[in-house]
Amino acid sequence: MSTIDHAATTGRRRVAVVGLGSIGGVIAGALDATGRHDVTACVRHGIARLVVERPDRTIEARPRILTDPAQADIHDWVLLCTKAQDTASSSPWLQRLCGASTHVAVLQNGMGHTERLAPFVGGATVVPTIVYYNGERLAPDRVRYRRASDHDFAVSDDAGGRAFVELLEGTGMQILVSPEFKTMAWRKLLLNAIANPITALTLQRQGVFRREDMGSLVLSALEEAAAVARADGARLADDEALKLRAMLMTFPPDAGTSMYFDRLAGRRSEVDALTGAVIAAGERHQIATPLCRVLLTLMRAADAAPIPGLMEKAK
Ligand SMILES: NC(=O)C1=CN([C@@H]2O[C@H](COP(=O)(O)OP(=O)(O)OC[C@H]3O[C@@H](n4cnc5c(N)ncnc54)[C@H](OP(=O)(O)O)[C@@H]3O)[C@@H](O)[C@H]2O)C=CC1
Ligand SMILES: CC(C)(CO)C(=O)C(=O)O
Repeated sequence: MSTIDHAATTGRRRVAVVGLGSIGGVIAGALDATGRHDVTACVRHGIARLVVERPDRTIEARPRILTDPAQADIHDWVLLCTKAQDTASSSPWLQRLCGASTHVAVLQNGMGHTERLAPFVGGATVVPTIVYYNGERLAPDRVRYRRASDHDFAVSDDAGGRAFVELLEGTGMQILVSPEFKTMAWRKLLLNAIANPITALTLQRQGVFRREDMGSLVLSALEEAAAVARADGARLADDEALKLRAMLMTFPPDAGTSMYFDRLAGRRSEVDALTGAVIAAGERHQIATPLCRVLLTLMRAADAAPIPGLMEKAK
């Protein structure tokens, strides 16, 4: 019996997680803990085990670890969990892991997952996802999961989205299957385009949004970006910006953002794929985005001059 036949009859899948950081570590641990699948982590530096701290329990997982793409072969599922700008550098993994019947779930913020992945995955099926949970990498082999919303993921209401739901059965992850995926992706991008650079620039976790003087800045920037999203076809409510600002207030104040952690670690941030994507869409639709441009320019300048030792100071 071939691997694919075996998978079809047992539901057991060979799953490769590329990028074992905040988001990849959480999902690799959750999948491995179900015992339903064979989970492989594709990493640049080996680890002996993977610990996931959750509010309800701590998981100690032992996925198979690969450190060299040459060791990899075709898998049923690939979960790409690198930053958007690291997609191309992950291509040696993708090329080895993807065959015609592989599904590649993209666990990245931003829009345009399918177009971003197309050059690297051959005939594999790309499954865009929206990730809502908050992940924090505490050490190379340890991550923290925080629930930040009613759902951990949203996927499109199509065959790929439903296959992803089936893959994650038993993980406890809450997944919304939505016929309004584009609108949901825009809504999430609005949050990331504004909230992520503000936390990274101020070097403060999400508690910074509870400052009184932050409210009008956040609202104006969200309104600006929401106008772009609407012009691009997102079906947003008239008071979407107000709703999103209110949602930000419900996120745990001690949760960081992925961009905040990039700044602490002195890594290049994802600002071009997030805030930059709103500005680019604004240009296509001839909508001015001055506040997003301020955030983008400041973040690019911060990226260009990393400050050593920030991570240690933040501990
Ligand atoms: N953190 C969060 O709460 C959330 C993040 N997201 C999104 O999820 C995506 C992932 O973010 P996050 O997990 O926070 O990022 P992290 O920086 O924590 O993790 C990214 C991982 O990718 C790895 N990586 C980078 N390049 C390669 C490569 N060429 N080959 C193999 N591994 C590679 C890094 O490895 P190394 O350790 O070797 O550098 C790192 O482990 C982003 O798009 C982010 O916006 C979405 C929702 C919430
Ligand atoms: C919504 C938020 C801020 C949750 O962690 C996020 O997506 C990120 O950190 O990139």
